[in-house]
Amino acid sequence: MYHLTGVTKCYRSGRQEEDVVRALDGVGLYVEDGGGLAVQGPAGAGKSTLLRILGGLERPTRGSVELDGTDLATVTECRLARIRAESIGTVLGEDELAPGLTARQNVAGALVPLRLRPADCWELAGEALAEVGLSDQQGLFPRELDEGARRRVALARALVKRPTVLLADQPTAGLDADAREGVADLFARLWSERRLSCIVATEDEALARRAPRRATLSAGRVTAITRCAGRDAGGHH
Ligand SMILES: Nc1ncnc2c1ncn2[C@@H]1O[C@H](COP(=O)(O)OP(=O)(O)OP(=O)(O)O)[C@@H](O)[C@H]1O
Repeated sequence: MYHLTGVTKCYRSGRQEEDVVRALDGVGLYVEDGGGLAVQGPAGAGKSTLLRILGGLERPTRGSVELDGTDLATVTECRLARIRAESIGTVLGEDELAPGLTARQNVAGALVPLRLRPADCWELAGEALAEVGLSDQQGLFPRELDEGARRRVALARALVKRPTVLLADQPTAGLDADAREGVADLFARLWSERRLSCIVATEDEALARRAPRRATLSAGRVTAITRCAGRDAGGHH
């Protein structure tokens, strides 16, 4: 699945050439097929940057980001766009639901780049919404859903294309306790039953605890990787 070596990402932080912030600093990481990961660390540690790089939305300044043998750091833009469309589901908070479309229309719309038959898109959207527990709300518009349900629609939109990996940035942030638990339950199911490789950046301990493995980031470096005890991690590394 993912194999990262020496991933460094620098951003310009001021006007001068030498004003740079090193958001990631030599990150090495291995995530096997079906292996889930919670990425933890304080604000500014580099979690969101790491997810954008894993998602092929940004390229590292240095290092390689292999996804199933293809280095996302160096593939052509065209190939990268295809990998993103087919294999990587993301909920990175950058794209809101379309307010004028129902939940099911929002989810079906995510399949447009894959050029499936409209009837198949509609069918798959219904299945994805069932998977996130929203079958009975699929005809509602985003404003008619509560925040927890909107987050789950966004997850359904990322899951509908059956990606090989799902990346989510702070999926429970700002939710009330019930909604947080609903989203955490969903990830627990994706991790342990579906064996989907979900990589989640989170400061939510209750969510992180349910991941098969956790990585701690601090100032752009991975400082610890731990296997979560207790839960059904199924021998995954
Ligand atoms: N596009 C950018 N331009 C300049 N600096 C950036 C950019 N994106 C991130 N940074 C900087 O890189 C560092 C890591 O940011 P990042 O958002 O990845 O951390 P984070 O762990 O996700 O934190 P948070 O939880 O606050 O989002 C921070 O110092 C941030 O200011």
